[in-house]
Amino acid sequence: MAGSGTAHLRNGDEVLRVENLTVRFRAGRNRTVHAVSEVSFDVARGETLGIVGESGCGKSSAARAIMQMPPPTSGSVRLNGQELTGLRGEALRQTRRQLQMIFQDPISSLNPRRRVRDIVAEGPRVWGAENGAERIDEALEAVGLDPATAAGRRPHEFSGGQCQRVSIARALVLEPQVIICDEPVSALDVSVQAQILNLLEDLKARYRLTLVFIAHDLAVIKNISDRVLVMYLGKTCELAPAEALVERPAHPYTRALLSAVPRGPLRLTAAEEERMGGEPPSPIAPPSGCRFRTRCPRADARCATEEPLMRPIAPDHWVACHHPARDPSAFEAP
Ligand SMILES: Nc1ncnc2c1ncn2[C@@H]1O[C@H](COP(=O)(O)OP(=O)(O)OP(=O)(O)O)[C@@H](O)[C@H]1O
Repeated sequence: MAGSGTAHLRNGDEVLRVENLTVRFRAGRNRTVHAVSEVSFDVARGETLGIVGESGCGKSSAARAIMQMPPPTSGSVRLNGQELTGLRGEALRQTRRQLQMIFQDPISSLNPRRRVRDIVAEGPRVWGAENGAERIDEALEAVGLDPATAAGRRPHEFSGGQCQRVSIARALVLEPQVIICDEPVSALDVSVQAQILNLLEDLKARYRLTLVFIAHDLAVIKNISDRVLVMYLGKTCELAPAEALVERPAHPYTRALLSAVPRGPLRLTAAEEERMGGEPPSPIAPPSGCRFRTRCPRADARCATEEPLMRPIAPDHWVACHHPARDPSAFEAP
């Protein structure tokens, strides 16, 4: 099956470059889950790339495949030009230090039996880093926790937001280049969400971090991301600077996601709503051609037979759709 293409990849000094990432799972006899299918993107140093899509579209599978936990079924993941997919053992471990992940559920992602100091110290100990104690204090302070009172406690003594701060300190202490944040605020109260998002933005600027920020909610993604990649049923639909994506969504699926943003700029027509409601098809038997066609108000016969490739409709704005919302002829492709 043809992928969504790689024409949208830039050729610069990207820190992370993911090409044709594919993750498939066996699901019983002769059944395969097509969780991620030939997804490509790059992330420049200091950039935040948001990845958005509804539950089950393959965001976490893609994140774990980038981390090589486990490696993807196929495709390439390069960190500073180094291919990660073939690395094993010590070589992979050394490289992983540069690439850290923060998970959705902060409480269950922390070992309940260990004290915060030991949780944050685990990485530096494994990697043989020097100045362990100083680094841990610095990391805890950076995430807004007082080392004197926090370091000796265990995760259950903290709120969800504080546990997420500990997770962030655990990642930060290794001085990674890239942090993959997989739904880092979805399990938190709305009031705490904003605090964690602000913290991530501060840390990004202070330590010149590169972030991949995954969420199902475009309202969260649009404020924190420089560019946003939209995924549907394991495929890439659209990639654009956050502002352009919100103001000029081209893919019908992006329009659907935007219409769900409270007080957002876009409401679907009744016809769109009727067609796009309901559940996505199973990733065990994804539709032919464009995967969104079974819910798409614009779909025609071509969409069933020909998979749309990513193509530019404005500078830095790419869409994989045969019938994008804006008239592509108004823009001259580079
Ligand atoms: N280990 C596994 N074995 C079989 N199927 C899996 C496995 N992990 C994920 N899947 C399936 O792969 C698809 C993508 O799942 P994934 O968790 O990556 O999506 P997601 O967008 O991150 O969703 P969520 O936000 O709900 O976690 C889903 O259909 C899921 O059921």
